[in-house]
Amino acid sequence: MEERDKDEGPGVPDMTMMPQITEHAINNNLKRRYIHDLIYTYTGSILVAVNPYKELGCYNMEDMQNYRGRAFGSLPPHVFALAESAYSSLQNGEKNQSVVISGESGAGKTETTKLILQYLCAAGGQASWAEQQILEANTVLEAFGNAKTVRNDNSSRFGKFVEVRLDHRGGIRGAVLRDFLLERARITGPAPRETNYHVFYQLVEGAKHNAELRTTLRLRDGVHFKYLNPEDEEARKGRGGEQGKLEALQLALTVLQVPLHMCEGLFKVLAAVLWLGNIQFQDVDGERTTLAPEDAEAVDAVANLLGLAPLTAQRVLLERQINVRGNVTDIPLRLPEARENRHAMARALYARTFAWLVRHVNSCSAPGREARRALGVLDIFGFENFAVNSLEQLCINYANEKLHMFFNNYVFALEQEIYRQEGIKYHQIQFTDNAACLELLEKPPRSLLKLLSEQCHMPKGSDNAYLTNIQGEFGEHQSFVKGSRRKWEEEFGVQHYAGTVTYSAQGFVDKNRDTQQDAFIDHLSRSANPFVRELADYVQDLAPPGHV
Ligand SMILES: Nc1ncnc2c1ncn2[C@@H]1O[C@H](COP(=O)(O)OP(=O)(O)OP(=O)(O)O)[C@@H](O)[C@H]1O
Repeated sequence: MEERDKDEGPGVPDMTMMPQITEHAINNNLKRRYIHDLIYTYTGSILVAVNPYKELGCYNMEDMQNYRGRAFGSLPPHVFALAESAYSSLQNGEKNQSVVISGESGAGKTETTKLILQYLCAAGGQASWAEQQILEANTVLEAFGNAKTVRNDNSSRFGKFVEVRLDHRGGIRGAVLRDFLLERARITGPAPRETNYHVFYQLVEGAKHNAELRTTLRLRDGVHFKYLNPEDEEARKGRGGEQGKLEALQLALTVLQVPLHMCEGLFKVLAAVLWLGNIQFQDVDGERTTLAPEDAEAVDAVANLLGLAPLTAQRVLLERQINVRGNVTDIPLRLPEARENRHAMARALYARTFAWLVRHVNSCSAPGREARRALGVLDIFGFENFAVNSLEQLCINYANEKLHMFFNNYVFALEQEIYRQEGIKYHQIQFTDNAACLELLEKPPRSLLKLLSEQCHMPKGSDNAYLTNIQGEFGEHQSFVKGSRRKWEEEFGVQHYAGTVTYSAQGFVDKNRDTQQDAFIDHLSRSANPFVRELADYVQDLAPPGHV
């Protein structure tokens, strides 16, 4: 089959030139090009990229220079041509530019984003400090925000919009980064065959070869820490290659001007997160919980690493504080509550560390006033449909629905409007309109996400009550899939533009609540670790995923 395809030649570089534009013809053309190692193809001004899963050797300095200053379409399709087109439009004084990168998990979005940023940095002329910072920010964000999933060994578990700012001469003056929806559930329990965030493994591996670091961070081998999914052989496969990664991360943090003592504080927080996962707890009488004898080491490590007094650490692990009109009362936690509370502490620490890093990157690569022109690159997670889909997938697919709507409006509706205004004859193009699905997901006052928020505000809110609500409310909605009656108490489906996805409602309410650790955060603000004190101030942009 492949040989026959090869004989057919490498297809056309711009699919608008094809005599017949059908799904089959498009796929066939992309396949023929792919077989010839031609992974890029245009569709008008859109670049379609097929992941080659191998080094193609077409991204070196010479390739960048080839595309520099050349008009879009004058050379074979390439991601550099797209970057050049956006860059030169900006230099010519046109409007600010955006590159939107979309595709399913593993399609190559993050690699494409990196290539675009590399091109912009090279095109900006002499390598500047700002450019180096933009590239190193990627190293840091990848360590903290990427993980191995069943689809991709280096999957980005957050979305990002990088706005590169340029001065009037086209020189890069800095960048502003916005992050979206870091996947928090992964921190305390990667799914089967998946891993936690890369940085944990890099830290454990780095500490293996650095006795001082191992002692300061109280680190052990990876197999010791439950959050690293140590018993999952499949998850471990494909890992490795961590050697030297910690040094690269430390270098990147230095380029980003994170002071050494803050770096140490940050690593201590990561180690504390790992130790939190190892605390087992023990039931006292069904109403109260205590620490198990084997928890002593973990609790001591958590207290020490977070700069808290041991008794304070124990208190926040075993009790919750409620404040009724100024009177603070300690309520003992039951065993499942204590276990969940400890996970929430770990997630809060990590999410705040991530937010701290993003804010730090922004403050140190701040573009300054004369950098008025902006070139944005959007790289968000692609549409997801796994064997089991949860709230994270619902949020990711919601973001993709919004992007799809934007794409439809921009590419089809606006183009057709231009044709109409210019009196050009054309056939009305039919495209999948996803307005109904977006209405189901977000339209106030009642939508899947609004009803979830409502459920979270109820004292006895539960996943079951949420399911009953949405089935009653949306049973007849064209984008809601009730599924088989047998499963009504467990799941629901949504008909997305890219296909129907079944969501398991288990954990929706807890995940969306992601109870804020008020007393814990209050203690952090008085920590002996200066990095931890700064984490206590991070309240912005930390709303749980389903809060819209
Ligand atoms: N242009 C390319 N050349 C060579 N390999 C590539 C290229 N693009 C992607 N890959 C390979 O595919 C892998 C997955 O790509 P990438 O991480 O960019 O996917 P993604 O679309 O960002 O996925 P996710 O949504 O899971 O983050 C990369 O780690 C790399 O091995």
